[in-house]
Amino acid sequence: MNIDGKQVAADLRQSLAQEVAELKQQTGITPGLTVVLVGEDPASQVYVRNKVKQTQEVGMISNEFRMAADTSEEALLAKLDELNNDPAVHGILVQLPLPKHINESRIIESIVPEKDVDGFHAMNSGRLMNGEEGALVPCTPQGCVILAKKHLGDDLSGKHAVVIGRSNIVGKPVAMLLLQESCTVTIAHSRTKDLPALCREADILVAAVGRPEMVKGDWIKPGATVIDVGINRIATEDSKSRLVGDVDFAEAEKVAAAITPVPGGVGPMTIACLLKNTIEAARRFGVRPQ
Ligand SMILES: NC(=O)C1=CN([C@@H]2O[C@H](COP(=O)(O)OP(=O)(O)OC[C@H]3O[C@@H](n4cnc5c(N)ncnc54)[C@H](OP(=O)(O)O)[C@@H]3O)[C@@H](O)[C@H]2O)C=CC1
Ligand SMILES: Nc1nc(=O)c2c([nH]1)NC[C@@H]1CN(c3ccc(C(=O)N[C@@H](CCC(=O)O)C(=O)O)cc3)C=[N+]21
Repeated sequence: MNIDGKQVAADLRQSLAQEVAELKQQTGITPGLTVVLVGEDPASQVYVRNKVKQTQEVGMISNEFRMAADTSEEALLAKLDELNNDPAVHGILVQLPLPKHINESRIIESIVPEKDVDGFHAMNSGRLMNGEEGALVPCTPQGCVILAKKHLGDDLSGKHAVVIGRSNIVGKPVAMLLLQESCTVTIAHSRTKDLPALCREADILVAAVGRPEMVKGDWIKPGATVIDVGINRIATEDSKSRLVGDVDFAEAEKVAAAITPVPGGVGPMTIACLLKNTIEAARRFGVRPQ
C-alpha cells in the first residue's frame, strides 16, 4: 500500500488554514515565515518556491531573502539579527546546506530558538532529547512519524524502528521521536555492519541516506512500514531527470505492507510541518500588532 504523503499534507494544510484564520481573528496576529537562501543551488530554489506558495495558501505571510553565494558569514548573521528582532517574523528558515565558507552551526545557533521553526537550534534539539515541552520539532522527522501512524495507527510502542542515517536534520531527530513513541530504535549509518540483515529486523524502516534506491526489496521484512526520506535526482535516458528515494520502490512495495513514495511522500509533509511550526511559534511568541 502507498502512504499518500501528498494527500496527508494537503489535509494538514487545510486544518492549518483554519487555525491561521482563527488566530488572526482572535489576536490580530498573522503568522509570518521568512526563508533565507544563500547562493543559487537550483534544487534549493525549487523547495523555496514550494514553501513560499504553500505558506501564502494557508493565509500566512511569506518572505524570502536571497543572498549571493559569496555572502560573508557576518552579513548573514546581521540579516538574522534583523529577523530575530522583527515582530512580524515568527519563523526563520535558513536553507541548508550553506556555502562552505559559512559555519553552519554558528548560523543555526544565532537564530533565536523561539523562531527556529526548523527545530535545529541546540535549545530545541536539547528539549526534544530531554522530552521537555516547548520544543520546536524538526519538520521532516515530524512528517515521518505522522505518515507511519497513518498506516499503523497512533500506537507505535514496541515496534522495532531502524533509521538509516544519523544527520542532525533527519536521522537523529527522527530516532528521538520514534523513541518517544516507545519504539525500540536502532540507528544505522555508513559504518554499520550487515545493513541488509539489520533492516530485515525492522517493523518500521526509515531511510534517510541520500543514495538513490540503495534499500532493496530483500532488505525489507514482509509486512514492514517503509518511510523513504531520500530525495535524489537521477538522470534518465532521454537526458531529463527524475526524483527517486533511498528505497528501490518497485521492489519494496511488493514486500512492505506500506511505503511512502518519492515524490509525494515525506517531502510534502516537511513543508506542511514547517507551516505548523510557524503557526505554533506565532501562537506562543507572537506579539499583538499595535
Ligand atoms: N523529504 C524531505 O523533506 C527531506 C529529504 N532529505 C533527503 O534525505 C536524505 C538524507 O538527508 P540528510 O540526513 O540531510 O543527509 P546526510 O548526508 O547529512 O546524512 C546521510 C546519512 O546516511 C548515512 N549513509 C551514507 N551512506 C551510507 C551507506 N552506504 N550505508 C548506510 N548509511 C549511509 C551517513 O552515514 P555517516 O554519518 O556514517 O556518514 C549519514 O548519517 C537525502 O536524500 C536528502 O535529500 C533531507 C531533508 C528533508
Ligand atoms: N533549513 C532547511 N530545512 C529543510 O527542511 C531543508 C533544508 N534546509 N534543505 C534541503 C532539505 C530538503 N527539503 C525538502 C523539502 C520538501 C521537499 C518536497 O516537497 N519534495 C517533493 C518534490 C519536489 C520536487 O519535485 O522537486 C516531493 O517529495 O514530493 C523535498 C525536500 C527540505 N530541506
